[in-house]
Formats: sequence, C-alpha cells, structure tokens
Amino acid sequence: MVSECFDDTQWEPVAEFDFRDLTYHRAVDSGTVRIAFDRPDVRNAFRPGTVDELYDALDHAKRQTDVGCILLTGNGPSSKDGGWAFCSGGDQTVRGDDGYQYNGDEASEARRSSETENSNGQRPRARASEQGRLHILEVQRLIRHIPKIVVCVVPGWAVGGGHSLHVVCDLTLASEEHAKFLQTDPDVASYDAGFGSAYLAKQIGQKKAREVFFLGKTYSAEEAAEMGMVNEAVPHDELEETALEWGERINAKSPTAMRMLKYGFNMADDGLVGQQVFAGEATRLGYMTDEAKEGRDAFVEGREPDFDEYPWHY
Ligand SMILES: CC(C)(COP(=O)(O)OP(=O)(O)OC[C@H]1O[C@@H](n2cnc3c(N)ncnc32)[C@H](O)[C@@H]1OP(=O)(O)O)[C@@H](O)C(=O)NCCC(=O)NCCSC(=O)CCC(=O)c1ccccc1C(=O)O
Repeated sequence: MVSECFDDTQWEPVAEFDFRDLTYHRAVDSGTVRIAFDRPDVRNAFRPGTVDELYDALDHAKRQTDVGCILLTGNGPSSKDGGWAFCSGGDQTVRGDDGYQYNGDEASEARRSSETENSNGQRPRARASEQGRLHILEVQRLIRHIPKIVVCVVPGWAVGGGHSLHVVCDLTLASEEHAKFLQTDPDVASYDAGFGSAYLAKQIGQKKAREVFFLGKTYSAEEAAEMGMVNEAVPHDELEETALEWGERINAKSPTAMRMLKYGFNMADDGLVGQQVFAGEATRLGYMTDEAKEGRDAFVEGREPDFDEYPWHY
C-alpha cells in the first residue's frame, strides 16, 4: 500500500525511478504527477538522500511537457501510531555539526546508484558527500521556478523544513481532521530565513508570520486557511480526490498562460532572478515569432535582416 489516502486505480508508478524515501506516480487520466515522502514512521522527515530523490523527481517532472501539475504530499499513516504527516523537516537524527549527514548505508547506496544507469540510460549524479548537506533550499528553488503548478497536499503534520516546503508551493490543500502546521526551526536551532519565513510573511502578514516562528504554536487546517497560508481544508477521505480534481482544473488551462502567471506572481518578490526567469519565458515567446525567425535566418543565410514588415506594436 502506497498510502491509506491513495487510490491506486488513478495512478501508475513512474518506471524510471526506484526511490527509497519517496514514491512517484503519474495520473492515469491527466497530466498530473504525485510525489510523496515515504517515511511515515518518522513523520516523513527528510534526510540528505530524501532531498536528492525529491530533487530528481521534481527535475524529471519539470521535463514532462504533458504535465502541468505536481502534487507534493506525504504517505501515511505511521505503522507505529497511526499518525499522519506531510513532512516534519530535516531528520534530526542524522544532523551533524555542519549539516545533515549521509551515513552508513545511505552514503554507500548513493554512491552505488551513481555508478548504475537507470532505464533511461542516464547516470544519476554522484552526490553522497562526506560533508553535511543543507540542500533542501535547492529543492525550494526548483519548486519556485518549475514551470508547472505545485500543489502541496497536507495529510498531517507540516513542520520545520516541511512547513517551509508547503509555504513555497503554489497552492496548499489540507486534511480537515489531521493537518497541523507548526514551525519548530528555532527549537532545534535552525532557521529558514528565506521563503520559509520572509515569504510566509507575504502570505499571512508580518505579525502572524513572526508569531508562527517566535511562539511556535500549532495551527489546524482551518486556522491555516483563515490565515491565508492554506487554500482549502477538505475532509481527509476526500483529500487526494480533491487534489486530483485540482490537477485536472489546472491542466485544462493554457500552459503558456499558467507559466507566465506563475513567473509574474514570483517576479515581484524574486528580484533580478525573478525578472530573469520571466524574461526567459518572454524570450521563448519572442523566438516563436516570424520576426525572430527572420533575425535567425538572415544570420544563417549571411544577409542583412529585413524587419520592415514587423510593426513597432503599441
Ligand atoms: C512532527 C512532530 C510535531 C510530531 O509530533 P508527534 O505526532 O507527537 O509524533 P512524535 O512521537 O514526536 O514523532 C513520531 C516519530 O517520528 C520521529 N520524528 C518526527 N520528526 C522527526 C524529525 N524531524 N527527525 C527525526 N525524527 C523525527 C520521532 O522521533 C518519533 O520517532 P519514534 O522512534 O517513534 O520515537 C514532532 O515529531 C516534532 O516536533 N518533530 C521534530 C520537528 C523538527 O524539529 N524538525 C526539524 C526542523 S529544522 C528543519 O527542518 C531543517 C530546516 C532545513 O531544512 C534548512 C533550514 C535552513 C537552511 C537549510 C536547510 C536544509 O537544507 O536542511
């Protein structure tokens, strides 16, 4: 069983990957993928290998031109106590002095996988580091810039670095009964001073975001929705069905419009990187015009470009 919430008639595994800490599925009927943390007994805490896998799954999803929506969720419940989680952040048991450690089997497994081609003939990157890692932020940036809509589907706890992941996703859907939102970063002497906090303040306001971090209260799905950091709370039994419906709604829309809107929303907060990402997509649209083709063809044919027939639009 993937997860108690999971309807296996609606999904098929993405065959290219055999992840240890995640499951990765594609919807049978729509351009939606489902990436799920799969360590329910530790509230889906992430260790360095989990973060590597998450980056790989997202990067793969990014390259699927018939996929418009990514659901990011957590499998459950825990076999130990029946508890549900989206993600409880960095696995504190493998936290070393300079970051989170690949240790024991995990390091050798990552090394081994770097030596083995997957079924696409691709060789996964070697990443197991002797040093501590703090690379969930690379995943945050990928979610932020991925040209698709990422929906965080929260079936239980969203805590610490898991809370920050929900913040950076485009939309959040939460289980009415089990979703709980909590920031413990300062309890374990950690601090996501980027999207996890400053961008959260854009969503729920400065006072409330400071409350989330400085008081460390736990918020229900309903409270989180009232605060503006969750889009909707739905009954637990309907969580994944609703997420899949959202995926279908998203996929019915214009891919170009959705991409430009996402980057437009990002741009105001992302400085020159936001402008660069938006401008890159504007360049792609420009390249698709006859006017741009004339520029390219003139160069390739060794003649002066003739732009006379293209108006200076106003
Ligand atoms: C999530 C809880 C609130 C759930 O509480 P409860 O329902 O009572 O369950 P528990 O009995 O506590 O937990 C069950 C079981 O899971 C284990 N567990 C839970 N969370 C973790 C975890 N994060 N790491 C390891 N293990 C965990 C727990 O020990 C139990 O195990 P048993 O063997 O059954 O006893 C509660 O569990 C809780 O508060 N968890 C800790 C939350 C936390 O502090 N997370 C870390 C915050 S810091 C962080 O996430 C890193 C931030 C980060 O990523 C980052 C930040 C800035 C720069 C870079 C980075 C980066 O790249 O990493």
